Amino acid sequence: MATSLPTIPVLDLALLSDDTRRPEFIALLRHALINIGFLYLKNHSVSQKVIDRLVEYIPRLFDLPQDVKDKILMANSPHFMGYSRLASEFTNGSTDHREQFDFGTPYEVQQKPGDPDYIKFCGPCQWPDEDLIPGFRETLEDYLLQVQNAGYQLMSLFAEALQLPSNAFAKFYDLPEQMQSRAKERCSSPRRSPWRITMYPGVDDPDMLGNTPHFDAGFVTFVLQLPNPHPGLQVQLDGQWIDATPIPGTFTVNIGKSLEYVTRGLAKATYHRVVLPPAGATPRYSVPLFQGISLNVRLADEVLDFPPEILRLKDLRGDTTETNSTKDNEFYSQPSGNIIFGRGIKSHPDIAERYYPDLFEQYFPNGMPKKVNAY
Ligand SMILES: O=C(O)CCC(=O)C(=O)O
Ligand SMILES: [Fe+2]
Repeated sequence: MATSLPTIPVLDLALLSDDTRRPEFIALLRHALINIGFLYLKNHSVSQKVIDRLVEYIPRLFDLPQDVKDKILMANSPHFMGYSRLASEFTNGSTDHREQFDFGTPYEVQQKPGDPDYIKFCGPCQWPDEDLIPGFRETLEDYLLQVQNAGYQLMSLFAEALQLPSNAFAKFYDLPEQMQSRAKERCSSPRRSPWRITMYPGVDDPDMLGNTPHFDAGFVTFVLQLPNPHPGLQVQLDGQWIDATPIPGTFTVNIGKSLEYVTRGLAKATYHRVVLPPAGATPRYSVPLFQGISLNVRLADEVLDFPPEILRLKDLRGDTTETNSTKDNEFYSQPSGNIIFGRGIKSHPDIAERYYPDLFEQYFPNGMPKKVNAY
């Protein structure tokens, strides 16, 4: 039995242009998908120029005066878009020690009376004043479109790795036929790809966490990690916390619970957390993009079929770390919008209290939770 720690594989998309090496790529992708739940994506299609432009903006964004950031507070958005001050978001009931901006894809879905609450999860973003950070919005939107396209390409490769037709996941995105087609941003059915820019400051308490351990809820998350010499993102594998050290020129990609569910647990959602740099160190910055699926889709109706030899790979998985909720049919028989909207409500009780008082009472019967730290 192997005794070394599992590692997060680096998937080099350049191998796809060489037919003789494609099987090698697909085999490693299958391993990453089934056994690890995390991977680095190298030689992806997102332009390095756009990434460099974005990276340059990020410290400037957080360095904007506090009153400028407060003008676009998330607490003022029923759509959970905007700026969150340090330690104002909850994950699994604990506060996260990070400051963040949440943006989303351009939005055109019109809400109608009688729509379910989760439709309100879609809505316009709050942007900082263009004069104060010129070109930022355009750069981010450009970046987003490119990462979304890289996400569709990866989903079709996931399908191939699991011996599904390459467009098997397209229905979850309301995309026609080929996943490789351009992202249909202004789609008719509601979908939300929250896209977050985070800053994790240095602290002198080594037990304080930037992001409480959690699973992501969606299909796939693309994280752009800015280089930082200190540990940040950590992944739980074989019961141990493994550093997902930033690798320049790559995205760190991870699987969420919804993809795990529709693939009958084959794709593995992996527990992860963020630890903080030491006091006085440069903050850690990251840009996670949670690639959204249609809010109307009921995952329980859409579970995919696999050949038995593929399903068997799940049983051969060495890591028996709990991956919970793959059996949770009741949860997944709801529209996916309900699931992610519920997570939004739990993470942002202030928004719930202000805009969704009935849900606030339901989720927080004892009133506004006190800020608590996990460890
Ligand atoms: O900041 C990161 O690197 C990852 C954050 C994360 O896991 C999340 O926001 O879900
Ligand atoms: Fe996460």
